Amino acid sequence: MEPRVDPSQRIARIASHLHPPTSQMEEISLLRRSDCRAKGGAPGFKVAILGAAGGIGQPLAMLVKMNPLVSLLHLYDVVNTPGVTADISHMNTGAVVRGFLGQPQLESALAGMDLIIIPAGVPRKPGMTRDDLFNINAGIVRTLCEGIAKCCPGAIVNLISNPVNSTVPIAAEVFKNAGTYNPKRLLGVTTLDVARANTFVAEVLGLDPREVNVPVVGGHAGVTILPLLSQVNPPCSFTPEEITYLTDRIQNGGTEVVEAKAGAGSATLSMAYAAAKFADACLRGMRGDAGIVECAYVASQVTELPFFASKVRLGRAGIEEMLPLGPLNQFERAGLEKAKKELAESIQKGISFVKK
Ligand SMILES: NC(=O)C1=CN([C@@H]2O[C@H](COP(=O)(O)OP(=O)(O)OC[C@H]3O[C@@H](n4cnc5c(N)ncnc54)[C@H](O)[C@@H]3O)[C@@H](O)[C@H]2O)C=CC1
Ligand SMILES: O=C([O-])CC(=O)C(=O)O
Repeated sequence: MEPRVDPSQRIARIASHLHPPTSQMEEISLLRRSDCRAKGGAPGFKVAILGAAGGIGQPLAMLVKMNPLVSLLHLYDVVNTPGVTADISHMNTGAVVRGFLGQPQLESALAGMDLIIIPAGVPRKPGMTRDDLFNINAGIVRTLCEGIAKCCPGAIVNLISNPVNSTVPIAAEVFKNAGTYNPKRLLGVTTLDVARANTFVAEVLGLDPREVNVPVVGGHAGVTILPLLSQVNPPCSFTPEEITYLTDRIQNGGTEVVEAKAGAGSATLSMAYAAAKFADACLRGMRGDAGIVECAYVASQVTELPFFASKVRLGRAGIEEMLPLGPLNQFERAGLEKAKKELAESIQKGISFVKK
């Protein structure tokens, strides 16, 4: 017969496992990960979400908690992470979840992470451009990237905070100043532009959106979002009216959501979906899977601009190859010139912010 245990002792024992001191928590999560390896399971990656209590952060945390490649998930924000962490931690999926609240806990949130996803910052309201967010979000991204340079300089960074066309150059400058910059590991997330393009094109063609693939290049704001409708897979053709309609809708998809939400923010659910998909692609690349190709806004030699969104092949170290743009038609070549003009200014604005 089992020895009788005082119920209050049993509860105390359970509570000490639920809220162990940090070092003990570290030990528990390490034990779980080595168990997993011993059984031949997938190696677990450590992922942190910065801005995890926000409109994107919360559903993104849920989706990343469901990713079997993740063994440890750190949720950092300046508000509300205890609640979000408690909530997400009750999902019976493999990843262990830990919450971190406020600047004093930033370094603990970042230490030892493999992948950092950043949706921290303010969203648009109707009438604003993404560039109108620069003044607040530039400083947030700089501070978070300084933390990354100090605590997990080898991590891959997925940057979501707008204006992405400027925040990625800001992150690059911060990492350069810290001597940790590796352009292969810094990726601006433009997956939502591809998701929208696939959805809208599929609607026009009467296809399943999961079977459509539209490359979207350039950047992540207005005319810098350049869908290459001449390269849609499966191959297809459009009337001039369809091209005008689709290009306009893809370039203004974010504004469509901002206006529909009427002051309550911008895309959060579709963005969380897109960010989770992109993070999964990065993790599969890091695991060594072959043939992982995604569009992303990265340091680039594809055009004369220092940053540009285009197809990249992902691998163990981040970006392994930058794919060429491929043949553009006349409409796309004209779009590219417009995109480059605006992008050049946004990139310079980001660089000057850190250099000033
Ligand atoms: N790349 C893309 O395709 C997209 C980018 N975005 C951008 O993502 C950002 C976040 O959007 P939402 O989640 O809707 O905004 P939100 O306001 O709902 O959430 C942002 C979160 O960031 C947190 N935060 C603020 N300062 C912080 C700091 N210093 N450190 C850590 N966390 C901090 C806030 O407390 C909040 O919880 C916005 O800049 C938005 O424009 C949004 C949709 C698509
Ligand atoms: O439009 C916005 O402000 C948010 C965003 O980047 C998008 O939905 O593509």
